[in-house]
Amino acid sequence: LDRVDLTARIPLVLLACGSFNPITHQHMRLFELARGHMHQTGQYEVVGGIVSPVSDSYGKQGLALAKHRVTMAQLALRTSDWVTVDDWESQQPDWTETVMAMRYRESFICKRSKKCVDSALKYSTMFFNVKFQMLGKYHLQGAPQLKFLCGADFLDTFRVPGLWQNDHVEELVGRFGLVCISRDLLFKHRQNIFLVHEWIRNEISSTEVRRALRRGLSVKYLLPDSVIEYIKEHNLYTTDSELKNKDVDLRPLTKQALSDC
Ligand SMILES: Nc1ncnc2c1ncn2[C@@H]1O[C@H](COP(=O)(O)OP(=O)(O)OP(=O)(O)O)[C@@H](O)[C@H]1O
Ligand SMILES: O=C(O)c1ccc[n+]([C@@H]2O[C@H](COP(=O)([O-])O)[C@@H](O)[C@H]2O)c1
Repeated sequence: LDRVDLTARIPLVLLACGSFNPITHQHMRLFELARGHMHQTGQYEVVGGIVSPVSDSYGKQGLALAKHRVTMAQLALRTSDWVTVDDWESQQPDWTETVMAMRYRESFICKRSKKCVDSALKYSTMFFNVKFQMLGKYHLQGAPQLKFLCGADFLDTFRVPGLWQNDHVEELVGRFGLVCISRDLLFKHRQNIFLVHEWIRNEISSTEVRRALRRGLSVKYLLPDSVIEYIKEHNLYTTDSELKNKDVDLRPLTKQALSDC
């Protein structure tokens, strides 16, 4: 890092939306993989990472209350000095489109960056209220960019009929850009998608973690111990909790259907 000219780099914030039900080590790995990759491009300096758990009204089966999902993410990310949890999306009364969550964060960054444009340390601490890396000694140019971080399975959801609005996919991929942890991909906006090679395959899935918990199997080393303790303490994932939102349509589908009328 010392040998590269950091003044030429674009400061970057990565935002991941999802259920995080519960957060796993793999969710946290996505950020580490993405940061390493973006640094290697020589173009970007990742100054912050944000986990944005979806709101309760998303309607996904087995979705634990947002207050628990947010707390688990906070517990898990205590060990990260650059990724934090943003509960704004989770606190909205209705489900929020991902593009809206990105726009909200972007406007926040823009507003603050007008006041202070001199160092990555300030960006990190003052603009996003996120934890920061030890970047104070490096002076970066310009306001930070925001990109959407996701796993490859997330991209498959773009093809589910009625789930996403086309202009939202266009904006997310075309204007913001994706950092996608994937093995292969072909896409119209590939110049704006940073594909990060998953050099160690890790199939940890929150769904499988919940299934294991219902069966009384150990999930140690799949999640941080602090999250496992929290789940036990609040008895979060049971046969009953998995029935929550069963046969309920996802809010993006009903919302889209309404706007089509
Ligand atoms: N094992 C994994 N490998 C790569 N990316 C992942 C993995 N697990 C989750 N992700 C990514 O993490 C983000 C948040 O995931 P989210 O919590 O919404 O779903 P999930 O982990 O697939 O959970 P569930 O099993 O409950 O559907 C998404 O971008 C998803 O693609
Ligand atoms: O913005 C949209 O139109 C949209 C449509 C479907 C899903 N999403 C988001 O994608 C994420 C999917 O999470 P999950 O757990 O269902 O994989 C979650 O954050 C949703 O808000 C967003």
